[in-house]
Amino acid sequence: MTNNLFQKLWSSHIVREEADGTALLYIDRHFVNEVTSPQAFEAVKKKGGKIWRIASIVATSDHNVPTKGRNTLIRDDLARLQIQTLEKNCEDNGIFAYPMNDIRQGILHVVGPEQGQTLPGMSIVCGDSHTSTHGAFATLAFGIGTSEIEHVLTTQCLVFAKPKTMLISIEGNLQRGVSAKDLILFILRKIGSAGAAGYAIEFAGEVIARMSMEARMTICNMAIEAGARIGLIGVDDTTVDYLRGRPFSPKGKEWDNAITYWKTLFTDPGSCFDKKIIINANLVAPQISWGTSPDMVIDVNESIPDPLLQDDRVRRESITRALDYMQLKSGQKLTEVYLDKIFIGSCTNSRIEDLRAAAAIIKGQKIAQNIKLALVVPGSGLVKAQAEAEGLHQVFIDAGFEWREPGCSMCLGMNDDRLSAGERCASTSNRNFEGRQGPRGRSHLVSPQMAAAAAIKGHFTDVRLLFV
Ligand SMILES: CC(C)[C@H](C(=O)O)[C@@H](O)C(=O)O
Ligand code: SF4
Repeated sequence: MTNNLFQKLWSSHIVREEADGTALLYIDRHFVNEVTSPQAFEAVKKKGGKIWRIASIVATSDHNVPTKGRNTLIRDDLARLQIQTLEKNCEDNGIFAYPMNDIRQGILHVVGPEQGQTLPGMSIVCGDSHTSTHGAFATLAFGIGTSEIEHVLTTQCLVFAKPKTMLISIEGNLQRGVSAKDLILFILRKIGSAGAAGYAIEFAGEVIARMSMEARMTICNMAIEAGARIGLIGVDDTTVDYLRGRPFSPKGKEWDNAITYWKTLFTDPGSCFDKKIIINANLVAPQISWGTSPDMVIDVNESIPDPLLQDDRVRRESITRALDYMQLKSGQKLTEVYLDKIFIGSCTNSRIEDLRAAAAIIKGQKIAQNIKLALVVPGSGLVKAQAEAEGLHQVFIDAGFEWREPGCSMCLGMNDDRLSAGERCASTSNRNFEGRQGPRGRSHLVSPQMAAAAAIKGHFTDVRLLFV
C-alpha cells in the first residue's frame, strides 16, 4: 500500500480515530512561548491538574523580548509580565527553557530545529500559527490555541480534524536572485490566502530537493498564509545532514536507528492526494506584496492591479480597501515607491543563510538617505554568533543597519520595534495585515535580498539585475 507523507505521520500518532476522520493525536514536542501560554498554565493550576510529560516541553520568550538593552528593565508592563510569567511557570514545573539572555534563545521556530529539538517523525505543537515551519523536517507540526495548550499540557494529546492533502510540486530552476521567499509568495498569489484551508500541504519536486533546510523552513513557515495549518517536506540527505551533531539530536546507536526510521518519511511513489498543483520555478520573479494580505503580491516589475478589472465584487472591494490603506494606486510600480524602514528578520527569514544573502548585496554600500531605520534581527543568539564569526554584522553596521538581539521584533508590533503611522517598510516577515508592524504602518513582504537592495536604493529594485 502506498502512503503519502502526511498519511504516514498521521497514522503513527493516532491514539483514537473516529469514523469522520477526527482523531486524538499523541503529541511528541510542545514548544511554549510567553504570549499564548500564561492562561493555559493558570488553568492547569486552578484545576489542580498535572503536566503529563514535562520532558516534551521546550520554552522561550520570543514575541515581546526587547532586541536591544536587554539588561535594563522592560518598559512595557504586559511584555514584562508575560516574560516573567513564562519564566516562573517553567521554574515551578521543572520545564526546560531558554532564558532571555541565553545564547540559544531566539524565535522558537528557529531555535527548535537549530537545537535538534525538532526531529523528523515527531508531532509538534505550539501556541503559534507558524509552527508549520517545523514541517520542513517531515514533522506533523501545527499551531494551536490557548485552550489546546492546556489540553496538551495535561494530557499530551489533542483532538484534530483530519485535513485533506495537497501536493505542490515545484519543477525547473529558480533564477539567480530569486529565493525560497519569492517562491512561497508566488505560490500564495496563485492559490490565495484561503486556497489551502482544510489541507495539509506537501511541498515537493526538484526545486525543493535542491533546497537547504533554511530555505525549506521559509516555505513551510508560510503554508499557514495559504490557510494550511500544516506544511510538509519529506526527509532526504539534506535533512539528515542538518540534524547531525545538533545538541538534542540522537547520538550513537540511537542516531543510526533514527536515520533508518527518518528515511521512511517520504511520499511513496504513486500515492494519492486530494489536490495537486505544479509550479514552474523558472517563471518566478522577485516578489513584493502590495496589499494587506500575503497573497496580494506582484512581480517586482509588474504594476499594481486595478480593482475595476476584477469580476468578483469581494475581491474588488478588498483590493480597493488595501490600496487605500497602503496609499498606493493601481497601475503604479512598487519600484517607484520610497520606503521608510527595512526589517530583516522573523521566523521566515532570520537564519544564517538569509543574513548571508542580505549581506552579500549590502557589502561595501550605505543605506539610502530616506531610510529612517534599518534593522537586522537574527533568529537566535546562535545565528547571531555565527553571523558575527563570519563578519556579517560589520557589513550591516558599516552600511548603517542596526544589529540587534534575537526575537520576533518588528514582525509584529508587540515590542519596541514598530512602524509609526504612515511608515512604509520592506520586511522579510510573513504578514502584512493592517497594523501588523505598528498601527497604520504599511508592510511590503519581500525576500532578504530584496529588502537588502531596497535599503541601499531607498526603494524596491529588481535584484536579478545586481547579479548580471
Ligand atoms: C502571537 C502569536 C499567537 C501569533 C501567531 O499565532 O502566529 C504571532 O506569532 C503571529 O505571527 O501572528
Ligand atoms: S517572528 Fe513573527 S511570525 Fe514568527 S512567531 Fe514571531 S511574530 Fe509570529
